[in-house]
Amino acid sequence: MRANQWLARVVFNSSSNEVVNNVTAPKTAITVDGVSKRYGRLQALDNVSFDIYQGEFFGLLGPNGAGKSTLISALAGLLRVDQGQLSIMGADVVKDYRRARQNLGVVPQEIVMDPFFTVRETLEFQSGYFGIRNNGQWIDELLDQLNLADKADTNMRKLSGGMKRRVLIAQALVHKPQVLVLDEPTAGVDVELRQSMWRFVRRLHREGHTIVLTTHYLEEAEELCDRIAIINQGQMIALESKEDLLARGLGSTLHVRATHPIDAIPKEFKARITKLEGNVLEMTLKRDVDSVMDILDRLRAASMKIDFVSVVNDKLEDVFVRLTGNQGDN
Ligand SMILES: Nc1ncnc2c1ncn2[C@@H]1O[C@H](COP(=O)(O)OP(=O)(O)OP(=O)(O)O)[C@@H](O)[C@H]1O
Repeated sequence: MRANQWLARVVFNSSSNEVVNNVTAPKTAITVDGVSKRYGRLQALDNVSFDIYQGEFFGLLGPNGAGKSTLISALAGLLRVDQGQLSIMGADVVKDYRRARQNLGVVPQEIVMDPFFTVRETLEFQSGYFGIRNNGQWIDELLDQLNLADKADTNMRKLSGGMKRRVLIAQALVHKPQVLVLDEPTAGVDVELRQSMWRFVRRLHREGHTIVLTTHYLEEAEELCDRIAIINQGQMIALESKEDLLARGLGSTLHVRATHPIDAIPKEFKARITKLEGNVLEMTLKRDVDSVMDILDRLRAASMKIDFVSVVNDKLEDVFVRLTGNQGDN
């Protein structure tokens, strides 16, 4: 069930013929409350707080070094934070570590595996870590869903990078956790593998799993996530639905090509020109404010002969760059 489906249910009370508004609070899958972490003098996380709700597909975004992996390591109980609490499905990651870990599957960024184990042995070993035995049927299903069935008896060292990533996903799911955290799962994965990986993750989401995704492929986050948090230099700078975040963009970009090199621009447009090269001009359009026709009329009135026009709406990447001030290396 999606988070927004939890928010309000209208119940008809037949005895009084009244419609009762029964507001149900969404159930949290992950709670991050006032979390701070320093590495020496570097403040990697600075008083970060947010909730992720059960059934959400949540995007955790931020430039390199923002603090995402630090937060994920803290959730997985791999590092202690200096301040604050984290819980998974109501279980504190320190005080109730076993229950918290039982509910969490993490697909790590780095591929660290024993090269001498086969794929199946790797998954059996991981199951043992959670005290699970005789789960061959589930392992077979995972291998099948992740197109690894024919590699079950292959040594890990013989797999390609993309295949190893699939094993990491299977590994994260051997104990059937409610919450799945994917830290850069598609880095270095080819298009075909990436698509089938997303088909499987989407299925897990449909079946009710909570999915948390960190990715540098912002178009993936834009396509998959319901809600998105952006961390920058250890601080949360945005936390909202994808739609609200996209609406935070300035709007769109107007591209104009003139028949001759452009020299005269109406004064009122100068501040929002993002590109002016030869006979090409680009400027930002303010959402719900600007009229393209009006702008074109004014450019023509300034003697510009317009040859070609296009308008491109802001993407998540544009909003991300504006919010983080990060050019390219996100
Ligand atoms: N063990 C460590 N010791 C010292 N500094 C660290 C350590 N781990 C991370 N850092 C620093 O903490 C900051 C946050 O790192 P973190 O790996 O959490 O960022 P990230 O958002 O996951 O980045 P990326 O997108 O590059 O994976 C970075 O400046 C990083 O160099």
